[in-house]
Amino acid sequence: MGHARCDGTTEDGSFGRLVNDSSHPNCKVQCFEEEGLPSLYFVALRDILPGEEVVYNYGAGPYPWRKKPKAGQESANDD
Ligand SMILES: C[S@@+](CC[C@H](N)C(=O)[O-])C[C@H]1O[C@@H](n2cnc3c(N)ncnc32)[C@H](O)[C@@H]1O
Repeated sequence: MGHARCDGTTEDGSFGRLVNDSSHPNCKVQCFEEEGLPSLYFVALRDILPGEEVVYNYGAGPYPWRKKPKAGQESANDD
């Protein structure tokens, strides 16, 4: 399957749209064809512990939350 884009604006009852970005991901997104349609799945890259946040790498940014905090700022995060 080649490159595909996904419309994340339609609510489908799944939790995939709640997964945050991280440069230290514990899963990746993979596209499989299911009944002739592309379906996105989160595939674990390692064991994920109970209570641990599931995160994947959104890919090339820029994303504001990846900015390093400037000296004296505490709210920004690097992940
Ligand atoms: C697919 S949604 C992820 C779920 C979202 N956090 C929520 O509660 O609905 C993508 C949005 O989540 C936020 N987000 C994703 N990863 C983040 C991170 N590492 N730090 C802060 N915000 C993040 C951004 O606002 C982004 O536009």
